[in-house]
Amino acid sequence: MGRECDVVVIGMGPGGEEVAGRLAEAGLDVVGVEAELLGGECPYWACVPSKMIVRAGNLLADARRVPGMAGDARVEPDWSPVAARIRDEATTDWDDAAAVERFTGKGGHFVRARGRLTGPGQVEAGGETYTARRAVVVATGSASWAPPVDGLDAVPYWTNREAVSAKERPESLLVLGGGAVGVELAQGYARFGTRVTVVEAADRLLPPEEPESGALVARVLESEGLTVRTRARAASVRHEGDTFTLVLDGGEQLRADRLLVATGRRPRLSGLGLETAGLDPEARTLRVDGHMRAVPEKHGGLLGHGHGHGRGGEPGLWAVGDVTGEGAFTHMAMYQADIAVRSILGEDGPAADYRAVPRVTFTDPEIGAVGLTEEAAREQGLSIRTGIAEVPSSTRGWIHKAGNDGFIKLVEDTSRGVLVGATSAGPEGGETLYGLAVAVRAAVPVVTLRDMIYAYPTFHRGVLDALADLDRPERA
Ligand SMILES: Cc1cc2nc3c(=O)[nH]c(=O)nc-3n(C[C@H](O)[C@H](O)[C@H](O)COP(=O)(O)OP(=O)(O)OC[C@H]3O[C@@H](n4cnc5c(N)ncnc54)[C@H](O)[C@@H]3O)c2cc1C
Ligand SMILES: NC(=O)c1ccc[n+]([C@@H]2O[C@H](COP(=O)([O-])OP(=O)(O)OC[C@H]3O[C@@H](n4cnc5c(N)ncnc54)[C@H](O)[C@@H]3O)[C@@H](O)[C@H]2O)c1
Repeated sequence: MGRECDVVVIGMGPGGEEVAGRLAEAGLDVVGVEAELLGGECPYWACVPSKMIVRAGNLLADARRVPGMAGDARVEPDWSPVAARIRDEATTDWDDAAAVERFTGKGGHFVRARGRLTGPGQVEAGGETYTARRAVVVATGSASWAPPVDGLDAVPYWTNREAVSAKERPESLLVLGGGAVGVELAQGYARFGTRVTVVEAADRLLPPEEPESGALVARVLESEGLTVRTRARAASVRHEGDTFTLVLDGGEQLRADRLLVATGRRPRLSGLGLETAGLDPEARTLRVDGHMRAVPEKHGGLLGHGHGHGRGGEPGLWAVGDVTGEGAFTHMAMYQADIAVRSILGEDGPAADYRAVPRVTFTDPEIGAVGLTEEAAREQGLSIRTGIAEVPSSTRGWIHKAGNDGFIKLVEDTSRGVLVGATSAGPEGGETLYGLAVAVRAAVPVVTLRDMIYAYPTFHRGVLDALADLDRPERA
Protein backbone atom coordinates (compact mmCIF):
# COMPACT_ATOMS: atom_id res chain seq x y z
CA MET A 1 0.00 0.00 0.00
CA GLY A 2 2.87 2.42 0.77
CA ARG A 3 2.22 5.89 2.15
CA GLU A 4 -1.36 7.10 1.89
CA CYS A 5 -2.27 10.71 1.15
CA ASP A 6 -5.07 12.71 -0.44
CA VAL A 7 -3.31 13.95 -3.58
CA VAL A 8 -0.07 13.24 -5.44
CA VAL A 9 1.18 15.86 -7.91
CA ILE A 10 3.84 14.64 -10.36
CA GLY A 11 5.90 17.56 -11.67
CA MET A 12 6.13 20.81 -9.71
CA GLY A 13 6.48 23.46 -12.42
CA PRO A 14 4.15 26.49 -12.43
CA GLY A 15 1.10 24.24 -12.91
CA GLY A 16 1.96 21.53 -10.39
CA GLU A 17 3.27 23.96 -7.77
CA GLU A 18 0.03 25.94 -7.91
CA VAL A 19 -2.19 22.85 -7.64
CA ALA A 20 -0.13 21.26 -4.86
CA GLY A 21 0.25 24.48 -2.84
CA ARG A 22 -3.41 25.45 -3.08
CA LEU A 23 -4.64 21.97 -2.13
CA ALA A 24 -2.20 21.82 0.80
CA GLU A 25 -3.47 25.22 1.97
CA ALA A 26 -7.01 23.82 1.74
CA GLY A 27 -6.00 21.22 4.30
CA LEU A 28 -5.43 18.18 2.08
CA ASP A 29 -2.49 15.84 2.59
CA VAL A 30 -0.51 16.56 -0.60
CA VAL A 31 2.66 14.88 -1.88
CA GLY A 32 4.53 16.93 -4.50
CA VAL A 33 6.99 14.91 -6.60
CA GLU A 34 9.65 16.79 -8.57
CA ALA A 35 12.62 15.28 -10.42
CA GLU A 36 14.60 18.52 -10.78
CA LEU A 37 13.79 21.94 -9.30
CA LEU A 38 10.54 22.93 -7.59
CA GLY A 39 9.24 25.70 -9.84
CA GLY A 40 9.94 23.93 -13.13
CA GLU A 41 11.19 25.34 -16.40
CA CYS A 42 9.72 28.86 -16.15
CA PRO A 43 11.70 30.41 -13.27
CA TYR A 44 14.99 28.58 -13.81
CA TRP A 45 15.45 28.14 -17.57
CA ALA A 46 12.62 29.83 -19.45
CA CYS A 47 10.29 32.81 -18.88
CA VAL A 48 12.11 34.63 -16.09
CA PRO A 49 15.78 34.40 -17.17
CA SER A 50 14.89 34.93 -20.84
CA LYS A 51 12.96 38.07 -19.92
CA MET A 52 15.97 39.30 -17.93
CA ILE A 53 17.99 38.96 -21.16
CA VAL A 54 15.22 40.76 -23.06
CA ARG A 55 15.07 43.57 -20.48
CA ALA A 56 18.83 44.08 -20.63
CA GLY A 57 18.81 44.02 -24.44
CA ASN A 58 15.97 46.56 -24.51
CA LEU A 59 17.98 48.91 -22.28
CA LEU A 60 20.84 48.74 -24.78
CA ALA A 61 18.47 49.34 -27.68
CA ASP A 62 16.95 52.37 -25.97
CA ALA A 63 20.40 53.77 -25.25
CA ARG A 64 21.20 53.40 -28.96
CA ARG A 65 18.04 55.40 -29.74
CA VAL A 66 19.25 58.42 -27.76
CA PRO A 67 21.11 60.14 -30.65
CA GLY A 68 18.77 62.46 -32.51
CA MET A 69 16.20 62.25 -29.71
CA ALA A 70 17.94 63.16 -26.44
CA GLY A 71 21.60 63.91 -26.96
CA ASP A 72 24.31 61.31 -27.15
CA ALA A 73 25.02 58.01 -25.41
CA ARG A 74 27.92 55.62 -25.54
CA VAL A 75 26.86 52.00 -25.17
CA GLU A 76 29.28 49.33 -23.97
CA PRO A 77 27.37 46.10 -23.61
CA ASP A 78 28.53 43.69 -20.94
CA TRP A 79 26.94 40.26 -20.56
CA SER A 80 28.29 39.66 -17.05
CA PRO A 81 25.59 41.63 -15.14
CA VAL A 82 22.92 39.71 -17.06
CA ALA A 83 24.50 36.35 -16.22
CA ALA A 84 24.95 37.44 -12.60
CA ARG A 85 21.34 38.63 -12.31
CA ILE A 86 20.04 35.33 -13.67
CA ARG A 87 22.30 33.40 -11.32
CA ASP A 88 21.78 35.48 -8.17
CA GLU A 89 18.34 37.07 -8.43
CA ALA A 90 16.32 34.78 -10.68
CA THR A 91 17.54 31.32 -9.78
CA THR A 92 19.69 31.60 -6.61
CA ASP A 93 22.27 29.61 -8.57
CA TRP A 94 19.59 27.12 -9.62
CA ASP A 95 18.66 26.33 -6.02
CA ASP A 96 15.00 25.79 -5.09
CA ALA A 97 15.33 25.77 -1.27
CA ALA A 98 13.01 28.80 -0.92
CA ALA A 99 10.35 27.20 -3.14
CA VAL A 100 10.56 23.92 -1.21
CA GLU A 101 10.18 25.83 2.05
CA ARG A 102 7.19 27.71 0.64
CA PHE A 103 5.47 24.43 -0.26
CA THR A 104 6.28 22.58 2.95
CA GLY A 105 5.24 25.72 4.87
CA LYS A 106 1.76 25.21 3.43
CA GLY A 107 1.77 21.66 4.82
CA GLY A 108 2.86 19.88 1.63
CA HIS A 109 5.20 16.89 1.60
CA PHE A 110 7.99 17.28 -0.97
CA VAL A 111 9.70 14.33 -2.68
CA ARG A 112 12.64 14.97 -4.99
CA ALA A 113 12.44 12.04 -7.38
CA ARG A 114 11.11 10.99 -10.76
CA GLY A 115 7.53 9.82 -10.31
CA ARG A 116 5.58 7.28 -12.33
CA LEU A 117 2.06 5.96 -12.18
CA THR A 118 1.85 2.31 -11.14
CA GLY A 119 -1.93 1.94 -10.96
CA PRO A 120 -5.10 3.89 -10.20
CA GLY A 121 -4.17 6.49 -7.60
CA GLN A 122 -0.69 5.03 -7.20
CA VAL A 123 2.59 6.76 -7.82
CA GLU A 124 6.04 5.32 -7.33
CA ALA A 125 8.78 7.86 -6.54
CA GLY A 126 12.19 7.44 -4.97
CA GLY A 127 11.56 3.82 -4.00
CA GLU A 128 8.30 4.62 -2.17
CA THR A 129 4.75 4.04 -3.33
CA TYR A 130 2.26 6.83 -2.65
CA THR A 131 -1.42 6.00 -2.72
CA ALA A 132 -3.74 8.93 -3.33
CA ARG A 133 -7.24 8.75 -1.88
CA ARG A 134 -8.58 11.58 -3.99
CA ALA A 135 -6.43 12.60 -6.98
CA VAL A 136 -3.24 12.22 -8.95
CA VAL A 137 -2.26 15.29 -10.97
CA VAL A 138 0.16 15.00 -13.89
CA ALA A 139 2.00 18.30 -14.44
CA THR A 140 5.27 17.11 -15.94
CA GLY A 141 5.54 19.95 -18.46
CA SER A 142 7.59 19.82 -21.63
CA ALA A 143 11.18 19.43 -22.77
CA SER A 144 12.91 21.00 -25.74
CA TRP A 145 12.62 18.94 -28.92
CA ALA A 146 15.24 18.64 -31.65
CA PRO A 147 14.38 17.72 -35.24
CA PRO A 148 15.95 14.72 -36.98
CA VAL A 149 18.86 16.61 -38.56
CA ASP A 150 21.84 14.50 -39.58
CA GLY A 151 24.63 14.84 -37.00
CA LEU A 152 22.63 16.90 -34.50
CA ASP A 153 22.67 14.18 -31.84
CA ALA A 154 26.45 14.16 -31.83
CA VAL A 155 27.13 17.89 -31.37
CA PRO A 156 27.02 19.96 -28.14
CA TYR A 157 24.18 22.24 -29.17
CA TRP A 158 22.42 24.63 -26.80
CA THR A 159 18.78 24.40 -25.76
CA ASN A 160 17.04 27.19 -23.86
CA ARG A 161 18.75 25.91 -20.71
CA GLU A 162 22.30 26.60 -21.87
CA ALA A 163 21.23 29.82 -23.61
CA VAL A 164 19.86 31.38 -20.41
CA SER A 165 22.63 30.13 -18.13
CA ALA A 166 25.64 31.06 -20.29
CA LYS A 167 28.28 32.98 -18.31
CA GLU A 168 29.65 34.52 -21.51
CA ARG A 169 28.02 35.42 -24.77
CA PRO A 170 29.36 33.79 -27.92
CA GLU A 171 30.81 35.85 -30.76
CA SER A 172 28.39 34.21 -33.17
CA LEU A 173 25.20 32.17 -32.76
CA LEU A 174 23.07 30.10 -35.10
CA VAL A 175 19.46 29.83 -33.97
CA LEU A 176 17.53 26.92 -35.45
CA GLY A 177 13.83 27.75 -35.18
CA GLY A 178 12.15 31.14 -35.45
CA GLY A 179 9.42 30.63 -32.86
CA ALA A 180 9.11 32.55 -29.59
CA VAL A 181 12.19 31.00 -27.96
CA GLY A 182 14.30 31.54 -31.07
CA VAL A 183 13.41 35.17 -31.77
CA GLU A 184 13.47 36.40 -28.17
CA LEU A 185 16.91 34.94 -27.52
CA ALA A 186 18.25 35.83 -30.97
CA GLN A 187 17.46 39.52 -30.49
CA GLY A 188 18.66 39.45 -26.88
CA TYR A 189 22.09 38.05 -27.74
CA ALA A 190 22.46 40.22 -30.85
CA ARG A 191 21.93 43.39 -28.85
CA PHE A 192 25.00 42.44 -26.80
CA GLY A 193 27.09 42.13 -29.96
CA THR A 194 26.72 38.46 -30.90
CA ARG A 195 26.44 37.88 -34.67
CA VAL A 196 23.16 35.96 -34.97
CA THR A 197 21.57 34.01 -37.82
CA VAL A 198 18.03 32.67 -37.42
CA VAL A 199 17.11 29.65 -39.56
CA GLU A 200 13.38 28.96 -39.85
CA ALA A 201 11.85 26.14 -41.92
CA ALA A 202 8.48 27.85 -42.44
CA ASP A 203 7.92 30.78 -44.81
CA ARG A 204 8.00 33.27 -41.94
CA LEU A 205 9.02 33.82 -38.32
CA LEU A 206 6.41 33.09 -35.63
CA PRO A 207 4.39 30.94 -38.08
CA PRO A 208 1.28 30.44 -35.90
CA GLU A 209 0.77 34.21 -35.61
CA GLU A 210 -0.45 36.72 -38.21
CA PRO A 211 1.88 36.94 -41.25
CA GLU A 212 2.29 40.66 -40.50
CA SER A 213 3.85 39.72 -37.13
CA GLY A 214 6.50 37.45 -38.64
CA ALA A 215 7.28 40.03 -41.32
CA LEU A 216 7.62 42.80 -38.72
CA VAL A 217 9.95 40.79 -36.48
CA ALA A 218 12.10 39.76 -39.47
CA ARG A 219 12.33 43.39 -40.62
CA VAL A 220 13.33 44.63 -37.19
CA LEU A 221 15.87 41.85 -36.60
CA GLU A 222 17.46 42.51 -39.98
CA SER A 223 17.57 46.23 -39.29
CA GLU A 224 19.52 45.38 -36.12
CA GLY A 225 22.06 43.37 -38.09
CA LEU A 226 20.79 39.81 -37.61
CA THR A 227 20.48 37.45 -40.57
CA VAL A 228 17.05 35.84 -40.98
CA ARG A 229 16.67 32.80 -43.21
CA THR A 230 13.11 31.59 -43.72
CA ARG A 231 12.08 28.56 -45.83
CA ALA A 232 15.45 27.19 -44.76
CA ARG A 233 15.74 23.61 -43.59
CA ALA A 234 18.79 22.17 -41.92
CA ALA A 235 20.11 19.02 -43.61
CA SER A 236 23.11 18.28 -41.41
CA VAL A 237 25.28 19.67 -38.63
CA ARG A 238 28.90 19.16 -37.61
CA HIS A 239 31.11 20.55 -34.88
CA GLU A 240 34.82 20.89 -35.54
CA GLY A 241 37.19 22.69 -33.24
CA ASP A 242 35.04 25.46 -31.77
CA THR A 243 32.80 25.89 -34.79
CA PHE A 244 29.37 24.60 -35.66
CA THR A 245 28.59 24.19 -39.36
CA LEU A 246 24.93 23.94 -40.32
CA VAL A 247 24.35 22.69 -43.84
CA LEU A 248 21.03 23.76 -45.34
CA ASP A 249 18.97 21.63 -47.73
CA GLY A 250 20.34 23.47 -50.77
CA GLY A 251 23.94 22.87 -49.67
CA GLU A 252 24.65 26.32 -48.22
CA GLN A 253 26.83 26.23 -45.10
CA LEU A 254 26.35 28.50 -42.07
CA ARG A 255 29.00 28.70 -39.34
CA ALA A 256 28.98 29.97 -35.76
CA ASP A 257 30.54 29.45 -32.32
CA ARG A 258 27.26 28.19 -30.87
CA LEU A 259 24.10 26.54 -32.12
CA LEU A 260 20.81 27.09 -30.28
CA VAL A 261 18.11 24.57 -31.17
CA ALA A 262 14.73 26.22 -30.57
CA THR A 263 12.50 24.07 -32.74
CA GLY A 264 9.72 23.46 -30.26
CA ARG A 265 8.91 21.42 -27.18
CA ARG A 266 7.22 18.09 -26.46
CA PRO A 267 5.25 17.07 -23.35
CA ARG A 268 7.22 14.91 -20.94
CA LEU A 269 5.00 11.83 -20.95
CA SER A 270 7.31 8.93 -21.74
CA GLY A 271 7.95 6.44 -18.96
CA LEU A 272 5.16 7.95 -16.87
CA GLY A 273 3.20 4.70 -16.69
CA LEU A 274 0.11 6.22 -18.34
CA GLU A 275 -0.98 2.76 -19.44
CA THR A 276 -1.47 1.76 -15.78
CA ALA A 277 -4.17 4.44 -15.60
CA GLY A 278 -5.84 3.29 -18.81
CA LEU A 279 -4.29 5.99 -21.00
CA ASP A 280 -2.39 5.71 -24.27
CA PRO A 281 1.33 5.72 -23.35
CA GLU A 282 2.23 6.78 -26.91
CA ALA A 283 -0.02 9.88 -26.96
CA ARG A 284 1.79 13.14 -27.69
CA THR A 285 -0.32 15.14 -25.26
CA LEU A 286 -2.44 14.23 -22.26
CA ARG A 287 -5.96 15.10 -23.31
CA VAL A 288 -8.15 16.66 -20.60
CA ASP A 289 -11.79 17.68 -20.33
CA GLY A 290 -12.94 21.17 -19.36
CA HIS A 291 -12.20 20.43 -15.70
CA MET A 292 -8.69 19.09 -16.38
CA ARG A 293 -9.64 15.44 -15.89
CA ALA A 294 -7.65 13.13 -18.15
CA VAL A 295 -9.67 11.56 -20.94
CA PRO A 296 -8.53 8.62 -23.06
CA GLU A 297 -7.13 9.23 -26.56
CA LYS A 298 -8.80 6.11 -27.85
CA HIS A 299 -12.40 5.16 -27.36
CA GLY A 300 -13.47 1.62 -26.58
CA GLY A 301 -13.21 1.04 -22.88
CA LEU A 302 -9.51 1.77 -22.38
CA LEU A 303 -10.35 4.18 -19.62
CA GLY A 304 -11.45 1.60 -17.07
CA HIS A 305 -10.76 2.57 -13.50
CA GLY A 306 -8.62 5.45 -12.35
CA HIS A 307 -10.71 8.36 -13.58
CA GLY A 308 -13.20 8.63 -10.75
CA HIS A 309 -14.58 11.92 -9.59
CA GLY A 310 -12.03 12.01 -6.83
CA ARG A 311 -14.47 12.51 -3.97
CA GLY A 312 -15.65 9.51 -2.05
CA GLY A 313 -15.16 7.19 -5.05
CA GLU A 314 -12.00 6.04 -6.78
CA PRO A 315 -9.13 8.48 -7.07
CA GLY A 316 -9.19 10.52 -10.27
CA LEU A 317 -6.48 11.62 -12.68
CA TRP A 318 -6.06 15.28 -13.61
CA ALA A 319 -3.47 17.02 -15.79
CA VAL A 320 -2.44 20.67 -16.16
CA GLY A 321 0.10 22.74 -18.07
CA ASP A 322 2.25 21.98 -21.10
CA VAL A 323 1.36 18.26 -21.02
CA THR A 324 -2.21 19.10 -22.05
CA GLY A 325 -1.14 20.65 -25.38
CA GLU A 326 -3.55 23.57 -24.98
CA GLY A 327 -0.80 26.19 -25.21
CA ALA A 328 2.67 26.10 -23.70
CA PHE A 329 2.45 29.18 -21.51
CA THR A 330 2.87 29.69 -17.80
CA HIS A 331 -0.42 31.62 -17.70
CA MET A 332 -2.12 28.56 -19.27
CA ALA A 333 -0.61 26.24 -16.63
CA MET A 334 -1.83 28.60 -13.87
CA TYR A 335 -5.31 28.95 -15.41
CA GLN A 336 -5.68 25.18 -15.72
CA ALA A 337 -4.29 24.72 -12.20
CA ASP A 338 -7.03 26.94 -10.81
CA ILE A 339 -9.70 24.86 -12.58
CA ALA A 340 -8.12 21.58 -11.42
CA VAL A 341 -8.01 22.78 -7.80
CA ARG A 342 -11.72 23.64 -7.89
CA SER A 343 -12.53 20.34 -9.55
CA ILE A 344 -10.53 18.28 -7.03
CA LEU A 345 -12.11 20.15 -4.12
CA GLY A 346 -15.54 19.54 -5.63
CA GLU A 347 -16.26 23.25 -6.00
CA ASP A 348 -18.44 24.59 -8.80
CA GLY A 349 -16.95 26.80 -11.44
CA PRO A 350 -16.76 27.36 -15.15
CA ALA A 351 -15.03 24.86 -17.42
CA ALA A 352 -11.93 25.89 -19.35
CA ASP A 353 -12.56 28.37 -22.15
CA TYR A 354 -9.79 28.76 -24.71
CA ARG A 355 -11.42 31.35 -26.99
CA ALA A 356 -9.25 34.18 -25.77
CA VAL A 357 -5.81 32.71 -25.08
CA PRO A 358 -3.30 35.57 -24.92
CA ARG A 359 0.22 35.14 -26.31
CA VAL A 360 3.06 37.63 -26.00
CA THR A 361 6.40 37.21 -27.75
CA PHE A 362 8.77 39.50 -25.88
CA THR A 363 10.81 40.79 -28.76
CA ASP A 364 11.14 44.56 -29.20
CA PRO A 365 8.55 45.33 -30.58
CA GLU A 366 6.47 42.98 -28.46
CA ILE A 367 4.04 40.80 -30.38
CA GLY A 368 0.81 40.43 -28.41
CA ALA A 369 -1.97 38.27 -29.80
CA VAL A 370 -5.26 36.86 -28.58
CA GLY A 371 -7.88 34.51 -29.97
CA LEU A 372 -7.92 33.59 -33.65
CA THR A 373 -5.67 34.83 -36.42
CA GLU A 374 -7.32 35.86 -39.68
CA GLU A 375 -6.32 32.54 -41.27
CA ALA A 376 -7.59 30.45 -38.33
CA ALA A 377 -10.90 32.32 -38.34
CA ARG A 378 -11.32 31.72 -42.09
CA GLU A 379 -10.47 28.02 -41.60
CA GLN A 380 -13.30 27.84 -39.05
CA GLY A 381 -15.63 29.09 -41.77
CA LEU A 382 -16.35 32.38 -40.02
CA SER A 383 -17.44 35.37 -42.03
CA ILE A 384 -14.80 37.91 -41.13
CA ARG A 385 -13.25 41.23 -41.93
CA THR A 386 -10.04 42.71 -40.62
CA GLY A 387 -8.82 46.16 -39.68
CA ILE A 388 -5.21 47.28 -39.34
CA ALA A 389 -3.60 50.41 -37.94
CA GLU A 390 0.13 51.14 -38.00
CA VAL A 391 1.69 52.31 -34.71
CA PRO A 392 3.93 54.98 -36.34
CA SER A 393 0.79 56.62 -37.82
CA SER A 394 -0.82 57.07 -34.41
CA THR A 395 -0.08 60.19 -32.38
CA ARG A 396 1.69 58.24 -29.66
CA GLY A 397 3.68 56.19 -32.17
CA TRP A 398 4.75 59.35 -34.00
CA ILE A 399 5.83 60.99 -30.73
CA HIS A 400 7.68 57.82 -29.70
CA LYS A 401 9.62 57.81 -32.98
CA ALA A 402 12.73 55.62 -32.53
CA GLY A 403 11.61 52.02 -31.97
CA ASN A 404 7.97 52.68 -32.84
CA ASP A 405 7.48 49.77 -35.27
CA GLY A 406 4.21 47.95 -34.85
CA PHE A 407 0.57 47.58 -35.76
CA ILE A 408 -2.80 46.63 -34.37
CA LYS A 409 -4.82 44.09 -36.32
CA LEU A 410 -8.40 43.14 -35.51
CA VAL A 411 -10.36 40.13 -36.76
CA GLU A 412 -14.12 40.65 -36.60
CA ASP A 413 -16.76 37.95 -36.93
CA THR A 414 -19.22 40.02 -38.99
CA SER A 415 -22.17 37.72 -38.33
CA ARG A 416 -21.97 38.48 -34.59
CA GLY A 417 -20.30 41.91 -34.74
CA VAL A 418 -17.58 40.93 -32.26
CA LEU A 419 -13.82 40.50 -32.35
CA VAL A 420 -12.62 36.88 -32.42
CA GLY A 421 -8.94 37.75 -32.59
CA ALA A 422 -6.47 40.60 -32.36
CA THR A 423 -2.77 41.36 -32.55
CA SER A 424 -1.06 44.30 -30.91
CA ALA A 425 2.54 44.54 -32.05
CA GLY A 426 4.68 47.44 -30.95
CA PRO A 427 6.21 49.12 -27.92
CA GLU A 428 4.28 47.68 -24.93
CA GLY A 429 2.37 45.46 -27.39
CA GLY A 430 1.84 42.89 -24.64
CA GLU A 431 0.23 45.50 -22.39
CA THR A 432 -1.95 46.96 -25.16
CA LEU A 433 -3.23 43.42 -25.64
CA TYR A 434 -5.15 43.43 -22.37
CA GLY A 435 -8.13 45.46 -23.57
CA LEU A 436 -8.31 43.40 -26.73
CA ALA A 437 -8.27 40.18 -24.70
CA VAL A 438 -11.24 41.46 -22.69
CA ALA A 439 -13.03 42.36 -25.93
CA VAL A 440 -12.53 38.87 -27.40
CA ARG A 441 -13.27 36.97 -24.17
CA ALA A 442 -16.38 38.97 -23.25
CA ALA A 443 -17.53 39.29 -26.89
CA VAL A 444 -17.86 43.06 -26.50
CA PRO A 445 -19.82 44.33 -29.53
CA VAL A 446 -17.66 46.21 -32.03
CA VAL A 447 -20.17 49.07 -31.85
CA THR A 448 -19.45 49.35 -28.13
CA LEU A 449 -15.69 49.28 -28.69
CA ARG A 450 -16.14 52.17 -31.12
CA ASP A 451 -18.27 54.07 -28.66
CA MET A 452 -15.64 53.99 -25.88
CA ILE A 453 -13.30 56.81 -24.89
CA TYR A 454 -9.62 55.99 -25.41
CA ALA A 455 -7.10 58.09 -23.47
CA TYR A 456 -4.96 60.38 -25.60
CA PRO A 457 -2.19 59.85 -26.60
CA THR A 458 -1.82 56.15 -25.67
CA PHE A 459 -0.61 53.27 -27.80
CA HIS A 460 -3.94 51.52 -27.24
CA ARG A 461 -5.70 54.45 -28.93
CA GLY A 462 -4.52 52.73 -32.12
CA VAL A 463 -7.40 50.29 -31.52
CA LEU A 464 -9.78 53.08 -32.59
CA ASP A 465 -7.92 53.48 -35.90
CA ALA A 466 -8.00 49.70 -36.46
CA LEU A 467 -11.75 49.67 -35.69
CA ALA A 468 -12.28 52.41 -38.28
CA ASP A 469 -10.24 50.40 -40.76
CA LEU A 470 -12.70 47.48 -40.45
CA ASP A 471 -15.07 49.57 -42.60
CA ARG A 472 -12.64 50.18 -45.46
CA PRO A 473 -14.49 49.11 -48.61
CA GLU A 474 -11.64 46.95 -49.95
CA ARG A 475 -11.60 45.00 -46.66
CA ALA A 476 -15.33 44.37 -46.47
C1 LIG B 1 12.95 29.94 -23.29
C2 LIG B 1 11.49 29.90 -22.87
C3 LIG B 1 10.84 31.07 -22.54
C4 LIG B 1 9.51 31.04 -22.16
N1 LIG B 1 8.90 32.24 -21.88
C5 LIG B 1 7.61 32.23 -21.50
C6 LIG B 1 6.96 33.46 -21.19
O1 LIG B 1 7.53 34.55 -21.27
N2 LIG B 1 5.65 33.42 -20.82
C7 LIG B 1 4.97 32.23 -20.72
O2 LIG B 1 3.79 32.25 -20.37
N3 LIG B 1 5.57 31.05 -21.00
C8 LIG B 1 6.87 31.03 -21.39
N4 LIG B 1 7.48 29.83 -21.66
C9 LIG B 1 6.71 28.58 -21.48
C10 LIG B 1 6.68 28.16 -19.99
O3 LIG B 1 8.00 28.01 -19.50
C11 LIG B 1 5.93 26.83 -19.83
O4 LIG B 1 4.68 26.93 -20.48
C12 LIG B 1 5.71 26.50 -18.36
O5 LIG B 1 6.92 26.35 -17.67
C13 LIG B 1 4.89 25.21 -18.26
O6 LIG B 1 4.65 24.88 -16.93
P1 LIG B 1 4.33 23.37 -16.51
O7 LIG B 1 4.01 23.41 -15.06
O8 LIG B 1 3.36 22.78 -17.43
O9 LIG B 1 5.68 22.58 -16.78
P2 LIG B 1 7.23 22.78 -16.51
O10 LIG B 1 7.60 24.17 -16.20
O11 LIG B 1 7.91 22.11 -17.66
O12 LIG B 1 7.49 21.94 -15.19
C14 LIG B 1 7.30 20.56 -15.14
C15 LIG B 1 8.12 19.97 -14.03
O13 LIG B 1 7.87 18.56 -13.96
C16 LIG B 1 9.08 17.89 -13.64
N5 LIG B 1 8.94 16.50 -14.08
C17 LIG B 1 8.83 16.02 -15.35
N6 LIG B 1 8.65 14.68 -15.33
C18 LIG B 1 8.65 14.32 -14.03
C19 LIG B 1 8.48 13.09 -13.37
N7 LIG B 1 8.24 11.95 -14.04
N8 LIG B 1 8.55 13.07 -12.02
C20 LIG B 1 8.77 14.21 -11.33
N9 LIG B 1 8.91 15.40 -11.90
C21 LIG B 1 8.84 15.46 -13.23
C22 LIG B 1 10.13 18.68 -14.38
O14 LIG B 1 11.40 18.45 -13.80
C23 LIG B 1 9.63 20.10 -14.23
O15 LIG B 1 10.20 20.74 -13.12
C24 LIG B 1 8.81 29.82 -22.08
C25 LIG B 1 9.46 28.62 -22.41
C26 LIG B 1 10.78 28.66 -22.81
C27 LIG B 1 11.46 27.36 -23.15
N1 LIG C 1 6.86 34.67 -24.59
C1 LIG C 1 6.30 33.48 -24.42
O1 LIG C 1 5.19 33.34 -23.96
C2 LIG C 1 7.10 32.28 -24.80
C3 LIG C 1 8.46 32.39 -25.04
C4 LIG C 1 9.13 31.25 -25.40
C5 LIG C 1 8.47 30.05 -25.49
N2 LIG C 1 7.17 29.98 -25.24
C6 LIG C 1 6.44 28.71 -25.39
O2 LIG C 1 7.35 27.65 -25.55
C7 LIG C 1 6.95 26.86 -26.66
C8 LIG C 1 8.17 26.42 -27.41
O3 LIG C 1 8.78 27.54 -28.09
P1 LIG C 1 9.69 27.31 -29.35
O4 LIG C 1 10.00 28.63 -29.91
O5 LIG C 1 10.79 26.37 -29.02
O6 LIG C 1 8.73 26.48 -30.30
P2 LIG C 1 7.71 26.87 -31.47
O7 LIG C 1 7.04 25.62 -31.84
O8 LIG C 1 6.92 28.04 -31.11
O9 LIG C 1 8.68 27.32 -32.67
C9 LIG C 1 9.60 26.42 -33.24
C10 LIG C 1 9.94 26.89 -34.64
O10 LIG C 1 10.94 26.04 -35.16
C11 LIG C 1 10.63 25.80 -36.52
N3 LIG C 1 11.27 24.53 -36.91
C12 LIG C 1 10.90 23.27 -36.57
N4 LIG C 1 11.74 22.37 -37.12
C13 LIG C 1 12.66 23.09 -37.81
C14 LIG C 1 13.80 22.73 -38.58
N5 LIG C 1 14.14 21.44 -38.76
N6 LIG C 1 14.53 23.70 -39.15
C15 LIG C 1 14.19 25.02 -38.98
N7 LIG C 1 13.11 25.41 -38.26
C16 LIG C 1 12.37 24.46 -37.67
C17 LIG C 1 9.12 25.75 -36.58
O11 LIG C 1 8.65 26.02 -37.88
C18 LIG C 1 8.74 26.85 -35.59
O12 LIG C 1 8.59 28.10 -36.18
C19 LIG C 1 6.04 27.71 -27.50
O13 LIG C 1 4.96 26.93 -27.93
C20 LIG C 1 5.58 28.82 -26.63
O14 LIG C 1 4.24 28.59 -26.26
C21 LIG C 1 6.45 31.07 -24.90
